Amino acid sequence: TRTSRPQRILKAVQRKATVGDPQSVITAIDHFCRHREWAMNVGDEKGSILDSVVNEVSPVTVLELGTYCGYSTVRIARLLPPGACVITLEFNPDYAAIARQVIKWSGLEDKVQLVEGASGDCIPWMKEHFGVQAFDLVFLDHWKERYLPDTKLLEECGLIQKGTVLLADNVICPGTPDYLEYVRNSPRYNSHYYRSHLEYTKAEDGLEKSVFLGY
Ligand SMILES: C[C@H](C[C@H]1O[C@@H](n2cnc3c(N)ncnc32)[C@H](O)[C@@H]1O)NC(=O)c1cc(-c2ccc(F)cc2)cc(O)c1O
Ligand SMILES: [Mg+2]
Repeated sequence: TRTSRPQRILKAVQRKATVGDPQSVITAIDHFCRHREWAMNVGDEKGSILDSVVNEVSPVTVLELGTYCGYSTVRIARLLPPGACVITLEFNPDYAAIARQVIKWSGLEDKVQLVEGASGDCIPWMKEHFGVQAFDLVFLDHWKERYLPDTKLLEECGLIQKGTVLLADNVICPGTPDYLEYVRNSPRYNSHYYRSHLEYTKAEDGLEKSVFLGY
């Protein structure tokens, strides 16, 4: 096919969503992915759980790992008060280009910093480049085998402090067994599993919320 799936998702947003209306962008992507083509957005069911955790934490600085088309970036940013922001990392330049346009269409570009690069390379520069002290919320949604090494990297860089909340997508499907084992057995995390379904399907999946308790 001439266009890519992310390009078709962007087209659906431009056709169906209203500029400056984040909810209409979310609705347009969910409708497209449920009725036209499946895509790996967190989706509406797990997205509602994401919303409730964002509202509960009311974070000032959020880190998202794995932007894809920007669907969860928009979900998070639309709930942030003035002055709060989400830094989102995406290493695929084609996906990043689509995500920028989706975020712009939603009118939330002032609350979003999209960084093109691999998490392992960008995380060590977070403090220096973005003046981040520590993240209040981290949404893990990138390569599933990077969840654990990047969590350890965030700890080592002092970007996770007492009270920081980690929220991980796909802990069942595709699955992140080593990460789950770590956060569930570590005395420094308080973990809770939110049972749900793989986006737009009936397959089981869920989100794991882990609160860092400090050293
Ligand atoms: C990994 C992807 C999400 C994005 O993450 C970026 N990325 C990667 N590694 C890095 C990095 N190290 N740094 C920055 N960005 C990074 C990438 O380019 C994708 O755009 N997500 C998934 O693969 C994913 C897959 C499924 C899934 C489930 C059942 C199936 F049968 C098939 C697929 C569901 C989901 O909910 C996902 O989230
Ligand atoms: Mg995911």
